[in-house]
Formats: sequence, structure tokens, C-alpha cells
Amino acid sequence: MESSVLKSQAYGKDRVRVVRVVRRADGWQEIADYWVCCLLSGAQFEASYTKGDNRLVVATDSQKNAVYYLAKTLPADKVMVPEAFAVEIAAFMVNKYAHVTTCRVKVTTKPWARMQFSGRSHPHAFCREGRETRWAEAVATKLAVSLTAGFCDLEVLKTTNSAFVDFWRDELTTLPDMPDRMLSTKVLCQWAYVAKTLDALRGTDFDAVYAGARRNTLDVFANDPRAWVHASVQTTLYIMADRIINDFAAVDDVHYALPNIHYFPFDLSPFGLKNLRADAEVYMPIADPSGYITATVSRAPKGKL
Ligand SMILES: O=c1[nH]c(=O)c2[nH]c(=O)[nH]c2[nH]1
Repeated sequence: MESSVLKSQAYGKDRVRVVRVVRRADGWQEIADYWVCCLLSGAQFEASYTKGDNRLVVATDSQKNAVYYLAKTLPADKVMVPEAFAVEIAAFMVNKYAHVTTCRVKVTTKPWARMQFSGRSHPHAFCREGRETRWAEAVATKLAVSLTAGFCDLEVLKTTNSAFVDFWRDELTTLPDMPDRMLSTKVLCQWAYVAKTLDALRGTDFDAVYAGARRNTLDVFANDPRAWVHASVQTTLYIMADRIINDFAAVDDVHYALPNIHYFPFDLSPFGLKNLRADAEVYMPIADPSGYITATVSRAPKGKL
């Protein structure tokens, strides 16, 4: 104990499951379904780690209760959007407890899609469509609130219009040029908001940014010719991020992690069948390993454009 120092600390409740329903007078109902992680830190918590002194410890059980309390008492629009709920919980904690200097709140959701029948939306029945996971993470201090949001596990695949050619070649190279290949990835996309105060963040349309980031990701993947004329996953990633930064002034930077999940044409030449290159029809998906392409793209500082 004597030779050690506490370098950092944060404690709280993870995976708080909370569902909030909004019931409109006309029978239309909405649902938000969250996993919340709430973590507190501050210099005055050090004694709880190093001296067994719990006097200032806000029990993780109380933190969990605060999440349910806020889910009930906040206006609906501050609960039904994960970014808004994360920001409100984090700000509430640093305001309520003088000795809490930082509160980090992550709200994760797997959205419920409203059921459709004959083109009409059902007022209160939903279906989990196996879509991507969405999250928002707010970090509040006494002076500022920073916010990042994102989604992961968005699985996409296209059967043509991807290439990877003219790469570095040496004695370790066995991969041939691939002028036309199958491309599949499981997208993780995360963006940081410019605004750093509660009031400025409160004016942001978080759902529009999320929908736009998702739409841009799919559109570039499927349709942007630059993503296959000068292709690589790296190029595709940069174009996706650039589109989000251009479309949304509220966003400061965008991070992507794109595994390149390989689907290789199966060599059927031993059976006298052509199935490689232009003849490829039968593929073997490769579970592991995958490529893994990551980058963070920032808005260029003003004056550098
Ligand atoms: O788009 C790609 N980028 C790479 O860096 C790479 N490396 C590789 O083997 N295949 C690919 N594909």
C-alpha cells in the first residue's frame, strides 16, 4: 500500500436497464430501451479506495435509483433521445453532489422498430430488427459537458464495386491485385459534438445527426464511385467521415473502425470449374482474421481550408 498511489478512479453502476414509455392521448406510444452506465469520480473519493472511508461514497445503488428517477421526472424529449438522457444524467450528478467533479454516463440502446402493417405504423407494437447498437456518452464536470455518440455492429456487404490494387509488394506478398471483390464490414462509427455546455447541447437535433451518419455510411459504402475507383477500405472510411463533417456543423470529429471481413472466391479448379476473378460466384467467408481499418477525421482548423 505504502509504495502505491491511486492514479485514477471512477465508480458507479453499469448496465442499468431502463425502459421509458411515452403515452400520447390519441393512443400513439413511444418506447426507449436503455442500458445506462453512470460513473462518478472526484479527489474526495480517494479515501474510499485508500483508507476504507465510505462517508462520501454515493452508493452505486443510489446512482441506479437516480437513473430511474430522472427517466420519470425529466420531460420526455430529454429521455427518449440517448444523447439527451446521457447529458441530463451527467449534469444532474455533478450539480447535486459538490464532491463529484466528473460524471461519465453512457447510454446504449438497441432501437425497437415500430411494426408496419399494410404500410401503416402500429401505435404501440415494436420489433427488434437486429439493427446496429447506438450509444451516447456524456462527461460532465462542474464547468462543461462533452458528448460523443455513435453506433456499432452495422453489418453491410456488397457483391461488387470494390477493389484493392497497386499496394506495396515484397517477398511477403501473396495477395494478387483485386480489381473487383466482395466487400463486407461491421461498422463502428463515433462522432464528437462541438458544443461543450449543457445549454448549447440542449439545442442539438441528435436524432438527425445519428440518422445522417448512418445514411452517409450506407450511401458511401454502396454508391460513392470514389470508394471503388481509387478503392480501399481506407479511402471509403475517409469519404464517409468527410461527408458527416460536411453535413453536420455540430460535429467536430468522426471515428470509424471498419473490419474488412474477407469473402474469398473458392478455388474450384480441382473439379474443372472456373470460380476465380471474373468467374467468381461461390465464396468462402473467412471468420478470422479480418482486416481492421481505423481512423479519426477532424474538422480542419479554420484558415487551413
Ligand atoms: O481495402 C483494403 N485495405 C487494405 O489495407 C488491405 N489489405 C489487404 O490485404 N486487403 C486490403 N483491403
